[in-house]
Amino acid sequence: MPLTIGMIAHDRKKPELAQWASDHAGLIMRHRIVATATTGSVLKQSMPDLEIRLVKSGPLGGDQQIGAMIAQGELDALFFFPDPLQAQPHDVDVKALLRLVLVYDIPAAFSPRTATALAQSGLLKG
Ligand SMILES: O=C(CO)COP(=O)(O)O
Repeated sequence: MPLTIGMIAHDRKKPELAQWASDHAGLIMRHRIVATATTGSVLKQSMPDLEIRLVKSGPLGGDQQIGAMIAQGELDALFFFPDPLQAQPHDVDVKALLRLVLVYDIPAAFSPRTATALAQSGLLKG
């Protein structure tokens, strides 16, 4: 069964998420991907065949849109690579998204190694 998976990265982490996604293309391609706008366009560059539903860019409300999907039971997992060394103008939105991840106990990974661990958990094998 395809899952709905969120993919988001802050600017300096986008290359890491794109690399991780390409390395795990076989798993990722089985699922429905929803991404914030800029992250999604970067993913598309390395994986042109990947179908991605784009929401707004994070600073323009994309994190809140993904959060709303969580609240509505529409997101099965989240891969979010935030930048711990750079302040974000929409920090409150990022916090709100992370809070909903915890409220709804959404399987989530925030770095390449935790993403690999989550992928190896069997969750994405469908
Ligand atoms: O800012 C983001 C997450 O907080 C991501 O937004 P973009 O993918 O549009 O850069």
